[in-house]
Amino acid sequence: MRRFVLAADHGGFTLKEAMLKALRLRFPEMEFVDMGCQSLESVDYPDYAELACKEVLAQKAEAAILFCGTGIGISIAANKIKGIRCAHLSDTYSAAKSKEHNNANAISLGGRVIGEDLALEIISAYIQAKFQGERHQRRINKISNLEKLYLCCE
Ligand SMILES: O=C(CO)[C@H](O)[C@H](O)[C@H](O)COP(=O)(O)O
Repeated sequence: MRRFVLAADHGGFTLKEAMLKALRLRFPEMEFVDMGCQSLESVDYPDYAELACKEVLAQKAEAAILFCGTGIGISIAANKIKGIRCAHLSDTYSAAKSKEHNNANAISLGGRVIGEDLALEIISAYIQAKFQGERHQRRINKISNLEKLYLCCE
């Protein structure tokens, strides 16, 4: 079964809740797991980026679907985690390409920016797209090299 994890800070909480419901209805054959947060109380988006992305790195989930106020902060945080390629999305074309070309294993959306209907279409476009490999794999290999050169510590 395909399994996705959803996580948000307070700025993305309402959209995350709506997407959990809508995705479970639209894709009953897939699993959507809620990694928090659980209220509108102020929290810090890097904590939720880490929680969700760890599931992806451990291969317990295919991808992380992340939300904060703009989608930017949680995307920046996710992209600091070695092995995560997070696409900050606001349209369906880019959503499909983020999988087809970049093989993104995380996506982020802005809960204070995007309405529920568009968010559902963006996430659906991402979920339904397939990585195209070939020249795109070569470029992803180069991203991995950049991680080794610049993201890795010591
Ligand atoms: O990090 C962000 C911006 O890139 C997110 O939108 C956060 O949700 C936002 O910064 C939280 O702001 P708040 O004033 O603490 O609600």
